[in-house]
Amino acid sequence: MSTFSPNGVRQLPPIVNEPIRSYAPGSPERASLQARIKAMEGERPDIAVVVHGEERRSGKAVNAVSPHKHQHVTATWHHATAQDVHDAIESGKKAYKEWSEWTWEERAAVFLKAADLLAGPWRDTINAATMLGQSKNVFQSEIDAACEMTDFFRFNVQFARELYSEQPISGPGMWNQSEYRALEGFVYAVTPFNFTAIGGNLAGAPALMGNTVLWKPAASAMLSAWYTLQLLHEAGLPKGVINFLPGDPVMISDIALKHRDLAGVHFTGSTGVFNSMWNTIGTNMSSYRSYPRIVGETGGKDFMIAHASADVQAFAVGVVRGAFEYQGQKCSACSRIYVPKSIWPEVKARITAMIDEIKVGDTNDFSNFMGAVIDQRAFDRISGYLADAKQNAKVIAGGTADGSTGWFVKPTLVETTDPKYRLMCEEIFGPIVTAYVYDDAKWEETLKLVDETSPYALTGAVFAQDRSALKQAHAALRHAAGNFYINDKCTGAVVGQQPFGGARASGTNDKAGSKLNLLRWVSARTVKETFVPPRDYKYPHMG
Ligand SMILES: NC(=O)c1ccc[n+]([C@@H]2O[C@H](COP(=O)([O-])OP(=O)(O)OC[C@H]3O[C@@H](n4cnc5c(N)ncnc54)[C@H](O)[C@@H]3O)[C@@H](O)[C@H]2O)c1
Ligand SMILES: N[C@@H](CCC=O)C(=O)O
Repeated sequence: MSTFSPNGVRQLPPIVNEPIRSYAPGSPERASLQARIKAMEGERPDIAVVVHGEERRSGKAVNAVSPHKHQHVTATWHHATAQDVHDAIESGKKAYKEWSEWTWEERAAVFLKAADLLAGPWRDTINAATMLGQSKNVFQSEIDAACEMTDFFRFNVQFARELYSEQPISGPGMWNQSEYRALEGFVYAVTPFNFTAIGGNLAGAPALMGNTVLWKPAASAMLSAWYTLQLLHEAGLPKGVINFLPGDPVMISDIALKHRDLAGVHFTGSTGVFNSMWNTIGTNMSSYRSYPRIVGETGGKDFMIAHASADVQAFAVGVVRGAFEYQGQKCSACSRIYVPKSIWPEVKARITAMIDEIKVGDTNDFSNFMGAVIDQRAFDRISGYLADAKQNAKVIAGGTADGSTGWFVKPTLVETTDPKYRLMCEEIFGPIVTAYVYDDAKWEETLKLVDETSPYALTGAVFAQDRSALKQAHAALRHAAGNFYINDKCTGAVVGQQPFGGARASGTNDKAGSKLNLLRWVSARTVKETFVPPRDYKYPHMG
């Protein structure tokens, strides 16, 4: 039961975006992080399944490695058993009784504390885990693991407060109230490898709203997920609120998705996996206690289009950052570009010059712009696209890959004359961007092409100085992207500033880091109290 007085609506401490540290040569934060990376390189945590606070090690263990140095083992982790999954569901049920009845301020305090721990004493650890385990360079790790996760924890508290304060009007003689209850049952959070912050948010957001969560982390982000869980426990998250289930996604999902108490799915990952989860839920529809809330943010084939009036240098820089940062492994990564003939030679020359300069390598070397792609499977898939481009299109720059010490792929620019070429349509999730050059006079036709080329609708950008061209793009691409950028790259959404998510095959567009997302994790109860109830059944018209 509540330990705080339920009286009064509390003000929150100021909620602002966590400032990004520079890690410039000579800075204290750089020295501190480098020391932590060095120490963690010598550690090898034995990552457990965690059920009701109890660490369980099945013995079926797998090594996690550094993508940029794949001989280097960063951790071992144990597979959950079917019994662990069943026990986790029971544990969640037990924890729910108290947790869902804590006041929102009590739950909020856990996440605000987690945010302050992450921004402070835990920052180096979570950054080092993300750099070593997911091959992010220091800046990419800082904006994700440190800042974005801190922002999710803080801003979600602010959004929850706004949501709880939304109340209906009351007529004379009555009081109407909305009570935002946690869902009945558990939420199943399945998280991707590419953003440490998404792991924390997919498990954390439903928990903040009073739910209990089964968290199935991605195999290739196990190290950062493990430390995120430790951080939340240090912040005071009670046992069983988030149970941690590394392991076989098919086995775990089979149990979780078919369970009567499945109250929701919070997923981020590929479209195919999300579709298969939705199908499983659909075929089990009659067995659930309530209709499960299904939230999934999925793939993208993100575009950048330049108008003839575009600032060429700004566009070229936007493409290079948008396409190659974190090795193109952002769902928002720029993957297809549309450039008018008149400026293509200049755009091509500038992008090529930047590609030639980009350093790819170990993330311990802070001068590298790119690390390695996540694993052998990704390396093979991306290499397949490179081979296809060499045969069926023109590789302008980059085009090579070397998996001998780390899974390194050079940033690559491809040019095609076929706007429906597969590299213009399919999500690659690697550092390849394909250009289609259009006739300057065909601006409107090209906007239509952008809209119709891929099944996804996640992010997109238009570059133009001409206002009417921007206006046309804004209208023609209304449904082509859930996050639309004007004269900016198509990546880098910030919590509280650009709520994130797309529609069509890119997901349910419930906007991570916004009130819309939190709304999915509550079930509202309306309570009407009548102060002086009628004592006669007849109405005045009856005479
Ligand atoms: N829209 C967004 O906000 C967003 C953000 C990040 C990543 N993504 C997308 O995520 C993908 C890359 O991440 P990924 O490689 O980790 O994706 P993925 O789909 O391979 O894996 C995501 C999660 O699903 C689990 N999984 C895999 N197979 C499963 C199955 N059959 N049943 C249930 N769970 C299963 C994985 O273990 C992992 O935890 C890309 O498609 C990217 O666009 C989207
Ligand atoms: N929110 C991130 C992308 C997350 C998906 O991978 C961005 O806007 O770049």
